[in-house]
Amino acid sequence: MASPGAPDARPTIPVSVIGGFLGSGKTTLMNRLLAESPARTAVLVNDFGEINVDAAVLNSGDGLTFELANGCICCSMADGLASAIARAVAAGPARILIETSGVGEPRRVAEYALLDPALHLDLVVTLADAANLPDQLEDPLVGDTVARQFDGADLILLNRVDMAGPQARDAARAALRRLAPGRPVIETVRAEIPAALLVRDEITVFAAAPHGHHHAGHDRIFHPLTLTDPRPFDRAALNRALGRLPRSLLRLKGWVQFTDAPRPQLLQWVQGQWEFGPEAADQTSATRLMAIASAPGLDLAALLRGDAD
Ligand SMILES: Nc1nc2c(ncn2[C@@H]2O[C@H](COP(=O)(O)OP(=O)(O)OP(=O)(O)O)[C@@H](O)[C@H]2O)c(=O)[nH]1
Repeated sequence: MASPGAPDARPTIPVSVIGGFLGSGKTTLMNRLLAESPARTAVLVNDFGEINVDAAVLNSGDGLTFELANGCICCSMADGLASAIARAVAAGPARILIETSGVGEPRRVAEYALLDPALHLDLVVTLADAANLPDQLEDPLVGDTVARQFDGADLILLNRVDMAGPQARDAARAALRRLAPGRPVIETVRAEIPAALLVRDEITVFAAAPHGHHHAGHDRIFHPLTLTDPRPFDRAALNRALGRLPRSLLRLKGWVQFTDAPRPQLLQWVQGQWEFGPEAADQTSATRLMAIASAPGLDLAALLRGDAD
């Protein structure tokens, strides 16, 4: 029983940070955790671009989603993170999940988050795309950013293993052994993992020192693009265009208005593989897409319209 006048020793709120490169499955994991967790979970999401697709795709349900749009929370959005955390804490959640942008450094985000004395760190989880990790690491532009995302991760999910052939999978496993020696790696499809495993006590946690200096200048390497267009797309023509997008396009997502559907449909494109999801919940009948490229000057409209016009 608490004695009257005892100091206020309120328990701190556990925070977990979910990171990983563009399209690796972060939002998929967040949705899995939200679906399985009975606790009141506050969710902070950060998209690198003007359209925060992830906030719309997350099924947090109870209004505890806090968006951090248009930046990278590990660098330029540090102030935005502090104020979003303060708003989340004020809502009195049982825990907080932070999804970093696909170019963010999860351990660094965790360090910023822990500046708030109301929080304690639960886990830093980094997802890797089994089909694309080796190529991403070898890419002279993005490789360094991808490698740094494993710094200080408590747990790594090697996701999208269904999309990776045996060779790619082996190469991804070898890369993770090199980048994060001794760290637990779980191989997953659609980030399917029991939520109980994502609690600190359940796994062996290795404290890894992050790299000495921060890789500044994401804004020079990653170029966000948006396309808002009221003209509907022909489905077959768009599918053809999606199949021949350049390698420098790293990620494309948002809603596409087709000629044969009343409402725009969710498009998720990750390095040459894509799928369509549910229709948009709002009434806007226009295409709204955001993309990230590792080369400047791409014309998203021209790439997607291609032979359609
Ligand atoms: N085939 C396959 N698709 C997956 C898997 N995991 C996620 N996806 C799909 O890949 C796409 C990207 O997944 P997201 O969870 O949005 O990835 P993300 O890391 O949040 O992406 P960004 O936030 O844009 O960086 C979506 O269409 C997912 O449904 C997987 O293991 N296998």
